[in-house]
Amino acid sequence: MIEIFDFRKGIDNGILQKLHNRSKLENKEIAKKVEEIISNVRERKDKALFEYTYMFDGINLDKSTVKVTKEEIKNAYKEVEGEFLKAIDKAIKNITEFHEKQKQSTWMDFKEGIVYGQIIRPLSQVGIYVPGGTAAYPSSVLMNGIPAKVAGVERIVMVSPASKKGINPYVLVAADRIGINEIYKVGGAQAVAALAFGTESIPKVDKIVGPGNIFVAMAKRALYGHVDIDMVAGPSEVLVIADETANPKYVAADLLSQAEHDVMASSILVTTSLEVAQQVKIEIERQMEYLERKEIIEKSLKNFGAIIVVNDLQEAIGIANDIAPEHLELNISNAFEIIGEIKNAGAVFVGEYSPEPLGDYLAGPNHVLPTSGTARFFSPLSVTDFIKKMNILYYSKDSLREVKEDVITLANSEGLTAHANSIKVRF
Ligand SMILES: NC(=O)c1ccc[n+]([C@@H]2O[C@H](COP(=O)([O-])OP(=O)(O)OC[C@H]3O[C@@H](n4cnc5c(N)ncnc54)[C@H](O)[C@@H]3O)[C@@H](O)[C@H]2O)c1
Ligand SMILES: N[C@H](CO)Cc1c[nH]c[nH+]1
Ligand SMILES: [Zn+2]
Repeated sequence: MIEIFDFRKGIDNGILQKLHNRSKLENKEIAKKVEEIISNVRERKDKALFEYTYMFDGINLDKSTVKVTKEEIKNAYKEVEGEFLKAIDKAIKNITEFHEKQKQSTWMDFKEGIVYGQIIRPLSQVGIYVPGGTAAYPSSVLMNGIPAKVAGVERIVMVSPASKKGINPYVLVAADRIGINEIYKVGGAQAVAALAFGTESIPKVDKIVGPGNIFVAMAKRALYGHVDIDMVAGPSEVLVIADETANPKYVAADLLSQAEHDVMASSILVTTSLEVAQQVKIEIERQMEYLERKEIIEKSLKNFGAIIVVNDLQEAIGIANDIAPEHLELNISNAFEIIGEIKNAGAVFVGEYSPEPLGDYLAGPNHVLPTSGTARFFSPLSVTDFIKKMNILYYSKDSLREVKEDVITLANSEGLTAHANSIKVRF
């Protein structure tokens, strides 16, 4: 069960260390396994991919069944409710609106005899990972797929683990709603490796994006360089900062919402109020009893959950910036006043009516966010992940003449006389 650590009596480095160690993704056993999976898929392609799929997901695939068919998508519609379609269409609208704002335009500047600028191009083919091990994530289809569509990516290759019944129907319908129709029934490190190297049935892509469990996150990190990746988006995290005005019922519910994702998820409360800390603990124990994924929650809270009591808000902000959580909730009376001090978080949720799950599904901002302390340098998934820029340059003869001596001087300073010569020969 989740424990209370009273830092007012002295900082407990043990718990901070434990939270940091989880962050470093340094589980050697898993790293070894992931490496083995990657090299096997690289060498033996489909054969290894299908063997691992059988081993981890319990399904027998071959070249003729690995890809989702039009018929399977049609059948998926029969299994989802009208309510789901309504909700998902609303989410699509909000997420699209949010991501349209991120579009970047080609720009050119014209001076006398000179043109320069940057041309924006979408990536040609990307792989999107939609998790599906212990839960189905139609919302992650939207969060991965919509920014790619907005950017104009030509070929979106989606992978997601399936069960014997195929890929979850909500996931298939979500994909169809946003026009993704190349879908493969594979998941885990083996699917990521297949996208990075290509197999007989899975196309090689230029970039792999999307969230997943520790196997997926570590595979993406290991394959960076063979292929581009968006970020390390592993097991979910939430850190709530709460003061004495926070409602313990809400805080507990939000901590539980992320703990249910994975036994490796992390839910942390940092509060200036011992009473709130104690009430939240009681609420967690009470609410947990009614939740379907109680077993996962228990493990996650025991392994990587913590309630930390601090002297003041400054200390709380310091801990949050140090942990750099995927999600940061500010359940405090003056949240907007301290926002300038928040440096590291994937996404910040302000006030008690902006709970994290609102962002998971419907509000519009992307829920594919950096985890494991990487919010120190990674950003949320966005349209920018799906574009690249090309510089463009034009000089007239007169403009080149004007700067020729400077270019020659700089080339000579590097001892690169062929570079200098490329200018000289023109005059
Ligand atoms: N950071 C984000 O933006 C974000 C968003 C959504 C979900 N998530 C996270 O995505 C994850 C989803 O996890 P999931 O497990 O439900 O689905 P998943 O698709 O990420 O992983 C399932 C796959 O993991 C592999 N696997 C499982 N056990 C294995 C083992 N012992 N050895 C080798 N491979 C193994 C299997 O191949 C399986 O297909 C959760 O951790 C959740 O917190 C993160
Ligand atoms: N909280 C997850 C990101 O860590 C995203 C998600 C999808 N569905 C529910 N939650
Ligand atoms: Zn969530």
